[in-house]
Amino acid sequence: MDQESLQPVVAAAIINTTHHQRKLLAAQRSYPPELAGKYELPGGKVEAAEAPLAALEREIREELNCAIKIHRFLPCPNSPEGTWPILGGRRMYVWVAHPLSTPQVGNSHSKLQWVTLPQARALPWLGPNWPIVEAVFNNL
Ligand SMILES: Nc1nc2c([nH]c(=O)n2[C@H]2C[C@H](O)[C@@H](COP(=O)(O)OP(=O)(O)OP(=O)(O)O)O2)c(=O)[nH]1
Repeated sequence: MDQESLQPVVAAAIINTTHHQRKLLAAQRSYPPELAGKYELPGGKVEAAEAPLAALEREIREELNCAIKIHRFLPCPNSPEGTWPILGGRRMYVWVAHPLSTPQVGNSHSKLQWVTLPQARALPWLGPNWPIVEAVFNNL
């Protein structure tokens, strides 16, 4: 495994509190082909020498052209660092956040959807994501 592939991933569970029911932003990946169509939490890989939260703010600006206000860290239970196991043997830091402007579809995604828990349940998430999404709703 090379150094780049060991870089952790950061992601935001962006919650819209203006609706009567709280909704989570589910983002449909547009690439690579094997992941296209699957839903994820927006985010990406931390760059070398970059702080995780700085990486998250950069990724959200790049992918959604919006800013977020971090609400809290969502730790994975049973993980010393609180990181969630994801694809490719990587680990992912997840923060619950609120949008400061409207997220826009960019190159990384083909669709953005605000979803309730039942709506989230019906989406094809990336393989390891469902426990994370469930934890988001359980901790709202
Ligand atoms: N962003 C994100 N990535 C996830 C999630 N779940 C999951 O398994 N992954 C995996 C998919 C990818 O293999 C990896 C993140 O890669 P990425 O393609 O989003 O990273 P990046 O924006 O830095 O992209 P790139 O420049 O390397 O293409 O983590 C998730 O909820 N959000």
